[in-house]
Amino acid sequence: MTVDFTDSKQVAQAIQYTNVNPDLTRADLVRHVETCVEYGFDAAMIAPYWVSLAKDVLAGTGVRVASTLNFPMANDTLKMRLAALRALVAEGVDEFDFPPHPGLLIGGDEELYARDVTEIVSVAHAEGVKVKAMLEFGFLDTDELKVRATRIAYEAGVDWVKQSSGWGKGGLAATEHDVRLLAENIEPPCRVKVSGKVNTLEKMRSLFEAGAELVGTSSGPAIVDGLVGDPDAY
Ligand SMILES: O=C[C@H](O)COP(=O)(O)O
Repeated sequence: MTVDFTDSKQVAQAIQYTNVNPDLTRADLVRHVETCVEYGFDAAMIAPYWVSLAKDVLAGTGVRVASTLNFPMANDTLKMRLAALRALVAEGVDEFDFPPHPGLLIGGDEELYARDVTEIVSVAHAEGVKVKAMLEFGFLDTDELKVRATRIAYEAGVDWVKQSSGWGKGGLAATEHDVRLLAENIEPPCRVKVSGKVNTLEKMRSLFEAGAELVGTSSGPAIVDGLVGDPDAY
């Protein structure tokens, strides 16, 4: 998707407005999803706990509900993750972001790494739900590892690759380099989502020029309003 950055509606459509903080209250959650409707964001990205409530509040608005699986760490077993995925689907989620296990890739257990991603994609797609792989580049020391993570996720059929959740080790701020690396190692229909301290329209634009087509950010309204979001929001 090419975004016209002078058109605030198009900018909003490329934003998944995120708040996955554990201290979010019911009132905060409702305010968050109502803000998504007000701005016309692509999705409200929220914790699994709130998916069902968000679905109710967003019914008929066209704003989708996105959530997370095994977030922010990737330490659950595959069985645990698949059970959680089915539960998330039962709550009504439209799509979710999950981290493949970086330690498997770093330690050379590439087959296990790929198997987990493939299984998760296959169950999600059978349920009609889109999948984004958060590759947590902060844990991967070399571009070679980052490329392998990207290629494996792409070959497993994920809908989106993303360089970081914005929470993992060292992966807090999105860079054009990492976005370009993702974009160069996938083909449509797989696309690039970016996350991590994307808190101004200018930052978003430069990351989209590098190849991103969607952003997960806690600064959605600030970006659209032309303000500077809080760099320490999380
Ligand atoms: O979308 C994922 C992150 O939690 C975004 O947080 P941030 O925009 O405050 O870096």
